Amino acid sequence: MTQLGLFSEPQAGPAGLRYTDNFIDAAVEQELIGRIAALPLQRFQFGAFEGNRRVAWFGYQYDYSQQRLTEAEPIPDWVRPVARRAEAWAGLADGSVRQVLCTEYDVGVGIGWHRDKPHFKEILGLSLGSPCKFRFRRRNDEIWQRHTLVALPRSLYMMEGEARSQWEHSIPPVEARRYSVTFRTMKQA
Ligand SMILES: O=C(O)CCC(=O)C(=O)O
Ligand SMILES: [Fe+2]
Repeated sequence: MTQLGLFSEPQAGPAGLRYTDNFIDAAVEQELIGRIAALPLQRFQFGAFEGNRRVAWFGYQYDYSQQRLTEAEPIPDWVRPVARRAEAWAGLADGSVRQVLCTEYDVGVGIGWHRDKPHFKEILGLSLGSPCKFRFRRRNDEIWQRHTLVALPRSLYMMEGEARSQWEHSIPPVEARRYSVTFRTMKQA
């Protein structure tokens, strides 16, 4: 491939990625941040490794040592209204969100390249506190296709289809503390 060909690749984002700004207002954002900060957050554990982000799981938890889903505390009442609103925005049935992950990224913390576990189906994410670069990549023959979504605080994204199954995503270290609430549906009932 010529250099020109390389640089003229279309920069279209992943199919199946949706995004909206101002999904919640600033008052709801502050309330959610307060609730998450008050949780007994734990450093993310994957196998022998610990990530620097701190998390709390509800509904289901993926156990990296057992490599399977285990039941977690039920989804708290304060998350339910926003989970219902996210389902409605996504065109999903009420109650389809079965797992909620609350995450805190302190300054300098991010998340490496990954795809979410195959047990889950649609992934929705609410951003709180500060913006992040939500990066996507996919290897297409010899070249990496890349896309960056700037996820603003109070925004919601959804990954389904190729964005979910083919593209990996990551977040480089954040410049100010960020929180997120990730809503996941299940592949099987
Ligand atoms: O913080 C986010 O918005 C996404 C985090 C993420 O990709 C994950 O927990 O799988
Ligand atoms: Fe993810």
